[in-house]
Amino acid sequence: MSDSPPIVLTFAAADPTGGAGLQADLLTLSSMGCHALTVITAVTVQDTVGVEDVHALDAELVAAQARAVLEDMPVAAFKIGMLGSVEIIAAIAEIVADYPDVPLILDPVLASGRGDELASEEMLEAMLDMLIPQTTIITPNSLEARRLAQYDSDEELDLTGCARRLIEFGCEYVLVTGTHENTPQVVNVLHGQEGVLRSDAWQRLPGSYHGSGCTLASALAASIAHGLDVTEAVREAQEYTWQTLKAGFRPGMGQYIPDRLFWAREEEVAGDD
Ligand SMILES: Nc1ncnc2c1ncn2[C@@H]1O[C@H](COP(=O)(O)OP(=O)(O)OP(=O)(O)O)[C@@H](O)[C@H]1O
Ligand SMILES: Cc1ncc(CO)c(N)n1
Repeated sequence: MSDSPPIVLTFAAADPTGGAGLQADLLTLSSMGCHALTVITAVTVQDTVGVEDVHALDAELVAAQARAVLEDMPVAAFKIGMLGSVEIIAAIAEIVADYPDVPLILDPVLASGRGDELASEEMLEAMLDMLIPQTTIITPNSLEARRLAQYDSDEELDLTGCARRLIEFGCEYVLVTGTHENTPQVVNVLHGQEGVLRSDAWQRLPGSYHGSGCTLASALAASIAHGLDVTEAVREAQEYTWQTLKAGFRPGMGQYIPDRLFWAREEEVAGDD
């Protein structure tokens, strides 16, 4: 029998396209050599174009899934994606509080690629109050960073100011992604207590990708679960994500889907020669 790989528990919503949410997390974590515990928060009705409906589960059912596996297995990291309701946020906040030494990676899912709202104002406030203070690293895109940091405030902040504000709210690190900024390259910036820790520029790929944010945050959770420190994990996660996007495919009428198993297909091709 072989040793267990590092275990990551993801709280996420199901996406029937297989491109984002729980399915993205499971593929990414497995591809990066981790075992994923998958706690479902909500079921979505969506395709690669947009989200039609979201059905949040009862918070008690979400908590019961998590408690069952946490009593059975040790986890090396928590990853949180789409949450579904304020009650679910409160239930998850209570559970992760029992594991203060386990790193927590928070992907604040506020909207779909098309802009469909995936978190209400009340949920945003609950995330700020209950989850961000327990977060090791949060991975907002620039739009999410502005919405979270300027919540309930008239102040206009630049992205560095937004990251600083999120750190004031209690998380340790903030990785702001620059996909939605009007820049030739995609620039992602990691902020810590001392300021900017690293800034990485990536060739901007044509097209829009379904579940790129889920891939990045899961890859980060996997890298941290493997024992990398946060700055190295951020580099590793971006590299992996960019490769999955480069190998992405467009199976439907909307966004591309990142290929989290790009390396396996490369090996297949090499093996065919
Ligand atoms: N067109 C692109 N070219 C290069 N890198 C990209 C592109 N789109 C996304 N990325 C990379 O993917 C990662 C996650 O992207 P981003 O934060 O924009 O996701 P998101 O807006 O949360 O997406 P989603 O809602 O699909 O999960 C970042 O590392 C970013 O650099
Ligand atoms: C389930 C789910 N989680 C996250 C996102 C954000 O990409 C999505 N579209 N669907």
